[in-house]
Amino acid sequence: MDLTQFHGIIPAFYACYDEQGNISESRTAALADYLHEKGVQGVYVGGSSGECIYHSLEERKQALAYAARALKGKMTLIAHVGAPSTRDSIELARRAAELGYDALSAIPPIYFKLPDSAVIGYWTAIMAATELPFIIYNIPQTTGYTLTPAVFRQLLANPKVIGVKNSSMPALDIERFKSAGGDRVVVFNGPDEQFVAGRIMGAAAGIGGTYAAMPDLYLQADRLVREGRFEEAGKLQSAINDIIVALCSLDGSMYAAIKELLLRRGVNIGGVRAPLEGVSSADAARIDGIAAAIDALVLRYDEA
Ligand SMILES: CC(=O)N[C@@H]([C@@H](O)[C@H](O)[C@H](O)CO)[C@@H](O)CC(=O)C(=O)O
Repeated sequence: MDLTQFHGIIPAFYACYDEQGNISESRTAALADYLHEKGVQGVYVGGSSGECIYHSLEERKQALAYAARALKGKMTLIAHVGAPSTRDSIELARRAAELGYDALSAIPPIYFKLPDSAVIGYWTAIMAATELPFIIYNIPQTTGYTLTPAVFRQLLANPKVIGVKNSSMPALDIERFKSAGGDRVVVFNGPDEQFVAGRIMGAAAGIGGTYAAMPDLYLQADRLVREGRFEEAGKLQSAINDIIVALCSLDGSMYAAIKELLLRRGVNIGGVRAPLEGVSSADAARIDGIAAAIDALVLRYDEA
């Protein structure tokens, strides 16, 4: 398999709602067009940033279908199918395969603290459900389950495993997974705040929740790393982190802020689903400032 199709900048796709808060096909298409025009390499649909945890199974299938209809054949499509039960994950996996996704991915099962054997059994059952390659999703800060290199090595016995999306904070984890998997795996950087570090430590790609807010900047950071211009890449990362910190310091949730920001770019994908909190009136002016800061950076790095 040509793993280069999974390299590069892969925004975590957001939940796109209509005015009533239902998943919207036309708004999904609007976000898809925006990202396609920006030139990102793929999208990760139905993950944390896709608010999957607040969707019914039918809504998750809708979100997968709408994104695939808008983007199939235009970029790499990864479907997140993690759910509390193996049964639901298998149903989502089969749907993603029918829709033409390029790969599946899943968090470990959440709520009960399960032993490694149960988690391995869960991921293995998803892999057995379709012919698609599989990307393990390690995000201990939200799931409570930490993927170890030893468990990763065990999972590598299954040829369907082609990578790991690593959202734990230590860049060392990225290096350890890459060291365990070598050329047969792609490690995806998860924490956007250390995209550059992750790339240098072994990630060939990034999947991130703030990429769609500033795709040009991540594409630039990726280019700088590819060209070995690490000092410049580090400076850009620092500027990106100022934006992320600002986005996370508002009254509303980060996703609400990013959706408000996208609205200022002409992309209306609605708000966020409760219990996530929407933006406050005080946030509006701050989001104007964040949008202006992103524009200034894009301009500066376009000229660089
Ligand atoms: C904990 C968390 O949500 N991590 C995000 C990051 O992209 C995160 O939004 C970003 O680093 C800002 O903190 C991703 O790793 C996961 C993600 O975007 C997704 O699955 O949708």
